Amino acid sequence: MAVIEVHGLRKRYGRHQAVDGIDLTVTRGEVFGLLGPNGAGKSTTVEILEGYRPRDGGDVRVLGEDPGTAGRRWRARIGVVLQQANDSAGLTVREVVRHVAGFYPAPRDPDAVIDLCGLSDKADAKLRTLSGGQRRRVDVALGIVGDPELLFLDEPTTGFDPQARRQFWSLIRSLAAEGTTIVLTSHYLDEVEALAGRLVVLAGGRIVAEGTPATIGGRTEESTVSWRDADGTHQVSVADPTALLAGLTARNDPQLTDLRVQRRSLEDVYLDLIGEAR
Ligand SMILES: Nc1ncnc2c1ncn2[C@@H]1O[C@H](COP(=O)(O)OP(=O)(O)OP(=O)(O)O)[C@@H](O)[C@H]1O
Repeated sequence: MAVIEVHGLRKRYGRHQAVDGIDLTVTRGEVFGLLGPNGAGKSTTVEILEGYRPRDGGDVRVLGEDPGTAGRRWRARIGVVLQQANDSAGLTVREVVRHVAGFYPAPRDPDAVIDLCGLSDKADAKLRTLSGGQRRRVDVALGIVGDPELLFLDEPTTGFDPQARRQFWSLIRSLAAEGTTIVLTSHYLDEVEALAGRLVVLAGGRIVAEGTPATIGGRTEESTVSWRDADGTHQVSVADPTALLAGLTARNDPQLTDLRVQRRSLEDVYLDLIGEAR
């Protein structure tokens, strides 16, 4: 079932066409990645889907409704983690999570959410005393406490330490396994690679590539095989490395070392894609 369906989405700010004809379909339980350089149109697109920004053109359906006209019951089915941190600095973590839970008809247990987000030790701490990464975890807690069917995460792990990022990734995976649909905007390519089942790359308000993290931009079309032997270091790019590998290992050359097969990294592919789009 399509949770998000977008056809021909357009948005202009004055003379600047920020979103220039986007088509998207996101199905239930998917983690869908949105990548693109600064100014690509990601936030504009996501804010239109969240119902926070009007569009100029195109058809948009989110959880079966038009976000431009949908009401409070629709909003309660959506969770949002925005880029900017919340500002209830004088409240404790528990107070703010409980408070926000009160806006939803069927929220998750606030203490369980605090625990899930790795904030149990800080439950009674005032927000102003938290570190940047801890504040960001509170944002995530507030985004999921309403038990949303659809969760928008805009650069969720900015400021997280590596361990907190891994904890967050497992939280996202478990939410997705429970059926929550997740739209993830991130500048961390490893994060998108680890979490997203599908992704699009936006540049200049258009989709320049679409696919899975493993195949996008022709990642699997070419591999680089490198090795070392008595003649020095070798590096060959091939479409299918199988025959070359078989040939190399059949040599039984004791001096053959450092044999490696590498696919292009998501970062290489991404930089090419946005470079071509400029
Ligand atoms: N309220 C606004 N008024 C005028 N121009 C805007 C407004 N919001 C965004 N823009 C412009 O629209 C373009 C797309 O912005 P948007 O915030 O959607 O990009 P983004 O992909 O989310 O970027 P980032 O990665 O920096 O968050 C940019 O050129 C931006 O300057």
